[in-house]
Amino acid sequence: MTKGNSTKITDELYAYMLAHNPPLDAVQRELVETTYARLPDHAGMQSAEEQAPILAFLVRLVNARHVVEVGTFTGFSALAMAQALPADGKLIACDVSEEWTAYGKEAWAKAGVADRIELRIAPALDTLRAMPAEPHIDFAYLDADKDNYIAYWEELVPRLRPGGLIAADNVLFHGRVVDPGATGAPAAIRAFNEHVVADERMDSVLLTVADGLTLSRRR
Ligand SMILES: C[S@@+](CC[C@H](N)C(=O)[O-])C[C@H]1O[C@@H](n2cnc3c(N)ncnc32)[C@H](O)[C@@H]1O
Repeated sequence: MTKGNSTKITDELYAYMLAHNPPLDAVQRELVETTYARLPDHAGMQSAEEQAPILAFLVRLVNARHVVEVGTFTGFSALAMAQALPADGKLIACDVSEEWTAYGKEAWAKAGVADRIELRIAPALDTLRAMPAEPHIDFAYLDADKDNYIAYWEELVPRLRPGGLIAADNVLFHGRVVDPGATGAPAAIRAFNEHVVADERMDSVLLTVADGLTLSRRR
């Protein structure tokens, strides 16, 4: 199959792209470095560097005041989104790990955005189901356990206001999404991607950003 005009991203082009995006600020950079230094076995879960300015851009694009993050880890993506919110904006950050999110709490305080972030330590499905049922969410970032992506989607979509966005990470799952014999997380992502394209409540595009990022807008 032809790739048309798509450009293969070499290491040099990747560095060029980063150099032509807004740079990470000092708190973001320190959080990335601390995560890699203190949690080397888990740091690969952190959203890619280029996703921070993309998430911030999207939060501003939709004038978000109510943001939900499903999967916070050490708080890098939450930090970028919270910094893009207005002072009275709120980000509800869902995770199950007190240990990992403690790094985030420290960084959020340093960046002066701790008052915009409400951390909910509980299975994210419980947190989402406890939220008001009416459409009120402007932007949601989906980046937790892949087996539950469809369940998270089904809780988020009815709560999104018209024009609100969901960004879903890892939709290429390190390239394993094209393996029809895949099991586990890549199989869950395959099912999620099918679910998304069939959902007539949303307009969706799958972008080859980082590990694959789907953007979906509520009709
Ligand atoms: C890929 S990491 C999130 C990375 C984060 N967005 C960032 O940019 O640093 C996935 C996170 O999902 C959390 N997680 C896994 N299962 C969960 C569940 N059932 N409910 C809430 N969080 C969960 C994990 O603890 C982990 O911190």
